[in-house]
Amino acid sequence: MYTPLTQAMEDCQLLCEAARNGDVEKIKALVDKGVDVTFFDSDGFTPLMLAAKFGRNAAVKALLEAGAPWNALSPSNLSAGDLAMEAGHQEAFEALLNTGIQSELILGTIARRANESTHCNEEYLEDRVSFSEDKLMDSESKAIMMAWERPLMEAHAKAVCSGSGHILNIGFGMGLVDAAIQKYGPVSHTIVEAHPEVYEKMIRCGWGEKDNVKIVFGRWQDVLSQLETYDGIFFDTYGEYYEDLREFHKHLPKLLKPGGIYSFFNGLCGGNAFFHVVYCNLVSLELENLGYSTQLIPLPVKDCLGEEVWEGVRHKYWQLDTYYLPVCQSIQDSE
Ligand SMILES: C[S@@+](CC[C@H](N)C(=O)[O-])C[C@H]1O[C@@H](n2cnc3c(N)ncnc32)[C@H](O)[C@@H]1O
Repeated sequence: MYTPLTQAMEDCQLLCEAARNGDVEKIKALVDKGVDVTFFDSDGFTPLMLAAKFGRNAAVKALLEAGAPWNALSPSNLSAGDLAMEAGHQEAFEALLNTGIQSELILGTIARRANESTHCNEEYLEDRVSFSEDKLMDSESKAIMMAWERPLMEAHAKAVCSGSGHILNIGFGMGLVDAAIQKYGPVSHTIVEAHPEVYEKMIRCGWGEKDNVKIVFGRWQDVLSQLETYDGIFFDTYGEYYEDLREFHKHLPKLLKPGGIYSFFNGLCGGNAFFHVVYCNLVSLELENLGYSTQLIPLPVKDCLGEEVWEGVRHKYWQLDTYYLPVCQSIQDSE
């Protein structure tokens, strides 16, 4: 029996075919008819993914204009942007990137207006953590910090200590970045840590006895009045969201000295290459609006990240081959 459902399915298949062939007229006609642009074909691809994969630039734009979701994922966790990026279709990639940035900007604004961003990582801070040689875990076996990040932390320390002087680090974790910062002999080294067990471990390990170290126990949000101004600042917390990072950035003008360097752990959307690019662009744009330039330094991480690294870890928070280390400074200073 031929039902309206069969007709709808056929129309969706036609939309996928038109997207794959870059037939913009057909796409527009089907969209005008009300065909579902969010449809997934039997391989798990949306029309937008097919247009992106085959470099059908005009079709990508027409589908985006029709409201096709830029962030839908295929069964192998690839978005339309990943498919365009992998195949080297620059124009399609840029259209998808712009849509991604715009939509995340708008989403952020809506969330802030609705006051949904007033969450806090209270649950994590009240929960137990466990320490081992190569990782620090929360009670749900999610990794808070892992030893494979050591080279990244050393690179972050090098960046924020380039002018030595007074250094601030938010989030101690395994102390990897702090150990690296100490090697640069800063005049002062302030560490903000909010988890009681991590704080106790810092004390047990003698961090409180170092001449140039000042430990501030508490959430950075709650201890801002105890902070001064710094030549280098590094930010790497856990259980927080992009909104918290964004909130911290608003305090940079008060915390960072003229000529100072700021950096943060850039784990934004570390499970998907295209989403990561979207967020690298978004954070750079938002920092620029605050008066800071961002340089993203590529560091290969593939070699230090074998599958065995993730054994016993519930969430693989980083799956990309390259880490982009942000180095931010006041635009006035960099001119
Ligand atoms: C990813 S670890 C930091 C790792 C560190 N960069 C290193 O080199 O080992 C995050 C740390 O931030 C702490 N933290 C989480 N939320 C915080 C907050 N709001 N203020 C200060 N510290 C926080 C966590 O308890 C944890 O120790």
